[in-house]
Amino acid sequence: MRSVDEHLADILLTVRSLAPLEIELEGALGTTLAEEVASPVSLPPFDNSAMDGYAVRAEDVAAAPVTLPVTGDIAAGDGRPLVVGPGTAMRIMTGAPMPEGADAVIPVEWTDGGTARVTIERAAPVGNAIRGAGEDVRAGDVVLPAGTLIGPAQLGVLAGVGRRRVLVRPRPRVVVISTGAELAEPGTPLAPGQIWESNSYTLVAAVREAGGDGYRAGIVADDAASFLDQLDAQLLRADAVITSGGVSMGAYEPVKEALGPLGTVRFDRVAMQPGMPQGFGVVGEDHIPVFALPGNPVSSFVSFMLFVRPALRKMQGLPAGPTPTVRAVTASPLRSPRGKRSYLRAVLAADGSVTPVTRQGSHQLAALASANALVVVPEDVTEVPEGATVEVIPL
Ligand SMILES: Nc1nc2c(c(=O)[nH]1)N[C@H]1C(S)=C(S)[C@@H](COP(=O)(O)OP(=O)(O)OC[C@H]3O[C@@H](n4cnc5c(N)ncnc54)[C@H](O)[C@@H]3O)O[C@H]1N2
Ligand code: MOO
Repeated sequence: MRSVDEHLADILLTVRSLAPLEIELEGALGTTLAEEVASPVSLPPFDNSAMDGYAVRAEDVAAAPVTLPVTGDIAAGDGRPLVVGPGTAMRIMTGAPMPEGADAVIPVEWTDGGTARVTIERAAPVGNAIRGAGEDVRAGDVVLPAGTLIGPAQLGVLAGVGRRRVLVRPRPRVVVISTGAELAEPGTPLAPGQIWESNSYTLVAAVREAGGDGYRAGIVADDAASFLDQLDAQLLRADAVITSGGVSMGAYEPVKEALGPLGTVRFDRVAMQPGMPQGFGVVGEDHIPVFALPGNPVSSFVSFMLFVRPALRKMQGLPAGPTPTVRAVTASPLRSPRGKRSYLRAVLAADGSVTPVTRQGSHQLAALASANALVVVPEDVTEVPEGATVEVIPL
């Protein structure tokens, strides 16, 4: 049997980062920057007021209370070249450019709010409530390095430095194909021997959480030819394909039967529980990665977390390695088979304790849904006492 680490290493060696692409800012959320972005101008580009109030010369209000004539208003966006002369004030709004001569802003709350004349109750130091040009960014500064994952704040700064388009690695498009003659679409009646298909919903959602765009390609019955037809049709729109089911030792294993002979997808037994039968390789002219995951619902999800998630990160140009773990302390004893790395479904509490859920079967989807973590038990450990420190993958 292969180890989990060997299988992941092989996947990460095979999978490549997606080619960079220039896109509109609107579509950039969740993509990874493929260029370094510098600001063409300083931000703020000019000295401006941080408050609604009065632009003054600080020396004129040093002996507050004082009353000064108000020579005009400056709104945000006012581009006129304005000057505050000695012994005068101008009303100014937040974001408006500072007029020449003024070196402080008095917030309106410190005044009587006058429009022709204003009485100022408090003195203020030079620079009061002024946001200096370049305080945030100086012209030419890099605001985002290549490799940054673009979230809401990063989108904001791209717009803030005037970008309309950016060079990114796109979100990977991942097609999910479920195989099994027993599978019925949820929302349709179950015939005898059938179950409702669930893996594709879990996997598409997991793809999205991992930063990709997942598509359900529906159900393929247990027949290698229709599986290959469906795969061919889907390759056009896929950066990666995930299949579930059809990879173990049964008489009807369409994924293994269809992909095995290609020679580019290998099927292995990986020393883990759940998720032992695994297939991985590339298909088609473009060498699209295919993850052939086991059909048991818990097995396919755990396999996703361990193998597909790191691969999607690599495709996005993000640092990729084993799925991160945190430490926790067991609230009850655990058991694990010798020679396999176990991923026990568990509840991780805020106090750092972790309790396995009672049902650990790889078909027990409801038990998985009641868990929020996987406790990792190493290959050589068969029993873990209560109170032991363990590694946990938060879900
Ligand atoms: N003789 C052996 N039998 C099995 C072995 C083995 O080593 N020798 N391995 C077992 C393990 S471990 C796993 S895991 C499963 C993997 O089987 P397959 O990947 O071939 O999956 P299927 O047989 O198609 O399905 C397994 C199970 O999961 C249900 N299933 C499948 N797809 C879905 C879906 N999309 N939504 C919901 N449920 C699904 C399916 O009905 C089966 O109950 O093989 C063991 N057998
Ligand atoms: O290895 Mo299987 O995934 O236990 O059910």
